[in-house]
Amino acid sequence: MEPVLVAEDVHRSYGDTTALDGLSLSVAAGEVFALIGPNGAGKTTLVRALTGTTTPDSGRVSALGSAPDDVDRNRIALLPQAFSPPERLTGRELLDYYAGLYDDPRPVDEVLAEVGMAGDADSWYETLSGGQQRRICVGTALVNDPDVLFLDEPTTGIDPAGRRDLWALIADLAAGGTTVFLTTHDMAEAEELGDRVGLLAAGRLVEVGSPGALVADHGGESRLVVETDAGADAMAGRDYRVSESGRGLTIHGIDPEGIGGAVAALEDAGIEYESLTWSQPSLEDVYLELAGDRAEDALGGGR
Ligand SMILES: Nc1ncnc2c1ncn2[C@@H]1O[C@H](COP(=O)(O)OP(=O)(O)OP(=O)(O)O)[C@@H](O)[C@H]1O
Repeated sequence: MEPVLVAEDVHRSYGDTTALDGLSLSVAAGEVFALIGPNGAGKTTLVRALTGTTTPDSGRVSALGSAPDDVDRNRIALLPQAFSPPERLTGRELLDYYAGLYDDPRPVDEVLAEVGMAGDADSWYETLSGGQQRRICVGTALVNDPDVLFLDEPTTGIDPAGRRDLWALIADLAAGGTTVFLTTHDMAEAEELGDRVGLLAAGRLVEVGSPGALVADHGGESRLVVETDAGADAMAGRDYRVSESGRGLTIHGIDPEGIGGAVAALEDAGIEYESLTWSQPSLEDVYLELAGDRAEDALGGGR
């Protein structure tokens, strides 16, 4: 069976700017595919190509077995990155409008409740906070109960509790068989939701895999971060790899069972510290490792 989403050797340029540079991927039915990558990597361009709002210069794209602009609109939904509905509509009116575009829409009240907006459904869009507006926008992508859902940075501006609610909602949709294609700068979001994560840089997929596999292959080692004024030379002659970092020292390659020994070594060396933080590698480490300086710029700029 053909995957739900397919891109084969897709190229797309805007003038001299190459947005997609020979990109290939496929997404299976019911999968959550999370696309990450620096600003300008080509993520939105790929979403646009897969939803038929831009046409590749070359290569092939398909969605649900058809050219993207031939797909029945009842079966597909897109939450764009930038979405500016009329401000003098209420959330309910906006969702009612969207519901009217489809043959068999879901009850609007149900969708409003799902995105946590039942209580503010009758406020004008312009009076809602940025995060509330984003929730309403997410709701517009749910009214047709799509088979394929594109979410371009869905949780930008949404508070941490709301973000977790939306994650649970997206996970539920996927568990019910919806295929989700998500772009995000939030590594925790990609790690939490993605069955597979694809890292896009300069229009090319640098790596694709499950979050766990990507972290195992590229995330580096567990480490102990020591908040201290001491320099790395204070640990000289001991059997630890130590580097200086912003907060003090980082001791590399420390597994959980090695924490006690490392702490004993710090104390034996007479190092005074404010705090100790042990951390495992995460998708953010993978991102920084694989996307390099461009990724660091993007993460720094996005915070
Ligand atoms: N309509 C357009 N006209 C000209 N250039 C464009 C257009 N759309 C995208 N680009 C360029 O194509 C490249 C890829 O842009 P795209 O929006 O796909 O990146 P992105 O990965 O979604 O970025 P971000 O994380 O900032 O949203 C960028 O260099 C961008 O400036």
